[in-house]
Order: sequence, then structure tokens, then C-alpha cells
Amino acid sequence: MKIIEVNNLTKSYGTNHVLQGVNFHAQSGEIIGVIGKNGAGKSTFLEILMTIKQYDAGTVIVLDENIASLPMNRLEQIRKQISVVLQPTQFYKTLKVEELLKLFKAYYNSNLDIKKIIKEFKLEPHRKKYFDKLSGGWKQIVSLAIVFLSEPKLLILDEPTTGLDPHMRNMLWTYITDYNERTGGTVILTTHNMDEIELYCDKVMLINNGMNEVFDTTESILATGYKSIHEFYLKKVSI
Ligand SMILES: Nc1ncnc2c1ncn2[C@@H]1O[C@H](COP(=O)(O)OP(=O)(O)OP(=O)(O)O)[C@@H](O)[C@H]1O
Repeated sequence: MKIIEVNNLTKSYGTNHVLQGVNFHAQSGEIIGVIGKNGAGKSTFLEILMTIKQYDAGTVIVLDENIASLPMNRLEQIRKQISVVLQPTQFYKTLKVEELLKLFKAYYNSNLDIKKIIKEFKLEPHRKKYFDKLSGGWKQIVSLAIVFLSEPKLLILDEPTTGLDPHMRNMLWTYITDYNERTGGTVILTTHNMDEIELYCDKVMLINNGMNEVFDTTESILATGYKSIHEFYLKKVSI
């Protein structure tokens, strides 16, 4: 199955030509990091893959379907197989963490054990707290725990580790890699943390000047002589 295939993708906001011919593909089971400087177009690219943002030209195939020509009911079926990190909303104010997880477990018809999720995401001390009263990092952790409840085929995460302390980052990556090994699910994410790309991603796409300047395995990039992905990034991208 073609999880994702993107050819010659372009997207402009007025005269700001953000994506100018991006080519990208993701196979089942891959973990791919999308990198680039602030404003490079990473979130725009991910939102197009999530099928929530219009694009100007090119082909975008998600889970074997060309999303340009799909009727709304088919698009909805595709969206059900994709998980994205939910933004905290007003709606969560009235719910405690455990209640929220139970609600989404029912919504996703998930077989996962809430107690296990609470343990794995280190949420025991917070399970009876109102979501709204949590710190930003813990809200992020709860949002991520909800994402995994759906056991998606394709997981799209925009800067999932931003704002998390080192232990929580480590926990999240353990969970992502475990999910990936267990279910064969594909993960596409953005991060500004090059160590995470080097440690955990199979492939990396660098968006620079609107193009996928590099799209390769982290191993191949390092084999060309860079000491680290961090060094690769600094040498490739100018301020
Ligand atoms: N809805 C929008 N309307 C107009 N311009 C937008 C819109 N969304 C994004 N942009 C612009 O498109 C460019 C790319 O933004 P995007 O958020 O995709 O970049 P990014 O690589 O994710 O950046 P960052 O690393 O800072 O999060 C920026 O110049 C931004 O100002």
C-alpha cells in the first residue's frame, strides 16, 4: 500500500510560495522526520497530508487514494485512519484526564487498556486532575496518549516533543517506536531537535527554499561524512 506519495506539490499563501515542488513518499512502518527552518513550510506540508489544507498543484496520495478527486465520504474514511495531535480545546475543561481517555477510547472503539495507557504515559499522578489545570507539557502528553488510543495506520505529529522535559521526550519516543514496531504504523513528524531525528527516524526530509532539498535515510546522510544530523542541518541550511 502507498501510505503517502507526493509529487510536485505546490502551495502558496498569496505571493508567499511556500512549497514549490515537493516530492515525498512514505512506506508502511517508516518513521520519517520533516525538518527545515522556521517558516520553511513543514506544518503546511503536514496539514496537506492530514487532508485538512488545500494545495495548489501536484499529486497527493494518502493511503492509496488521490485526495484531490475524493468525495467527502471517502475523505472521511481516510481521515479515520490518520491520527494527529489534537489541540487542547475549551471542551476539555469539564473533563478529568481519566474521563477524557475513557471518552476517546469509546469514540475510537479502542481495545487498549486505559490503566496501561495511564501507566505508560506516567499519568497516574494526574489522572484525577482537570485537563484544563494541567501544565502545557502534561496537556501535550494527554493529547498524545489520546492519539495512540486510535491505533492509527498513519500518525502525523507536528512538533510532538516541543515543551516536554527530557524524561517525557524519552517516554514519548519509546512509545512511538514501540507503536511502530508493534503495529507497523507509519509516523511522520516535524521537530527542530536534530538528535531525535538521528536517534529515532528512518528517513529525513529537509524542506529548504520550498523544495525537498534532501530526502534520504539518516544512515545515508551520516555516511556522507557528517558527524551528526545536527551538523548536516547547520551546513545545509543558512539563516
Ligand atoms: N494560513 C496561512 N495564511 C497565510 N500564510 C501562512 C498561513 N499558514 C502559514 N503561513 C505562512 O507560510 C509559511 C510556512 O509556514 P509553516 O507554519 O508551514 O512553517 P513551519 O516550517 O511549520 O514553521 P515553524 O518551524 O516556525 O513552525 C510561513 O511564512 C507562514 O507565515
